[in-house]
Amino acid sequence: MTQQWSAPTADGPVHATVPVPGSKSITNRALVLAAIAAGPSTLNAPLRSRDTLLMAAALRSLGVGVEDGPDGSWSVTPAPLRGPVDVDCGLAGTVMRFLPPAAALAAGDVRFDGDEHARVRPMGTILDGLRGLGVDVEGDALPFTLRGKGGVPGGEVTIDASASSQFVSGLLLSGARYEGGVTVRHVGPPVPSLPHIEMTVATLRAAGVTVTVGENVWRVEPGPIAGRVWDVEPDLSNATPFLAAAAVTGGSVTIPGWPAETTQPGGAARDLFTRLGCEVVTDERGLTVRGPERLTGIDVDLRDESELTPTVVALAALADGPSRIRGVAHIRGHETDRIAALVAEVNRLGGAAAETADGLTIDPRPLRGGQWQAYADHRMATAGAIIGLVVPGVTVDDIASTGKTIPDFPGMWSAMLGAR
Ligand SMILES: O=C(O)C1=C[C@@H](OP(=O)(O)O)[C@@H](O)[C@H](O)C1
Ligand SMILES: C=C(OP(=O)(O)O)C(=O)O
Repeated sequence: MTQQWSAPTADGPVHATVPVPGSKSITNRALVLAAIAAGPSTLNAPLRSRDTLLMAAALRSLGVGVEDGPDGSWSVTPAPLRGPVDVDCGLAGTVMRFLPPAAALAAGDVRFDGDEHARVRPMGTILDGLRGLGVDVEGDALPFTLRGKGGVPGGEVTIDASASSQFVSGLLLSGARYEGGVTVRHVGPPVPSLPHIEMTVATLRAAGVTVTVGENVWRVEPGPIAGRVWDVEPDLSNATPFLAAAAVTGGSVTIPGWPAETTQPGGAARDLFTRLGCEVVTDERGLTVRGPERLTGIDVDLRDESELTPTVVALAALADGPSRIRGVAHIRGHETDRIAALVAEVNRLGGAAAETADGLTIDPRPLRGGQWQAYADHRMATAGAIIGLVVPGVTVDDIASTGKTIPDFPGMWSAMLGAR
């Protein structure tokens, strides 16, 4: 169901403190590890949005206990996984790539499907990887079926993970439960979103798993995964549209609880907002961005933090100088072809954006109101909201798509604007 949304225009500089919900990436890693751990786990401050609710629902249907705590926590009680089960992945890369390697441990069939847009997201690499580890898989994209035998031999696989780091993360996350563990070797153009693989390695190590990392090769030793308490950090990528509100209006926005150290690629926001001309300060209140009089353009390689591309493009479209985003060819396989979508939507509002082989260019032009299409993509929708703050008359065709990773984006956005 889509929902037309008139993006509110800011009537002055936005000044607000905006607590953001938990990290999608950390929540879904912790859920998978907790489900196949040797003992119970608790997730404190997990994200509860479409992507993580789908993961929790899928694990429950496989036999795992995932219970709501009174404080918003999740208590996870592992159990032997069993089919037959139907899993709805929605549009979540973390469900369609992280769950099959775990579900391969199940006794019985597990059938995966998802949204229309999910059916065109790249899956063949990880499904071939699973075949190479001894898993019986029918299909090469959603929908597909795993014929689970209650265990996985494991071993070594060579894959081309240039289309998504999630292929590597997915295989590593469950590898400790495979008889021979898992070794994943990457051969091909550079793997994108490397901080997300570092997050996977750090998460596994925190659960007592032995992981060794070499040049384009990762090894997970077989052994038990410890149950534990996971404290989920705020989602720093989802913080960026709110920080952008300060950047485009010359205001100041603070995100409380910004971690001093993180493997989230959103940690790069500090550097990116500085390069766009903002002042960025971290103190006991959190991370604060103060917007300048005029934003400067940016020439940047976003391969490592590619999920920030829609926010950066929204900012670049409002900047004084030209911008170029490089290193993100693979985001054509994200929730939508984000390069094509961003170029089309910026240009629809009168901008001057153009596709390149691995990203896009944006030249400064005054923008006008009009419809911004989200293509069912949460980050396309939030990019439209950013532009709408300073360009009157922007409507976003599917604001509900933000529910993928933010439970109430429109409410948070109005609260931020009301906080002046
Ligand atoms: O592992 C993860 O949690 C993610 C990895 C990245 O995927 P890609 O490597 O496909 O970019 C990122 O863009 C996505 O939002 C989340
Ligand atoms: C690429 C993204 O999501 P997914 O986890 O579905 O790949 C994203 O959130 O920007």
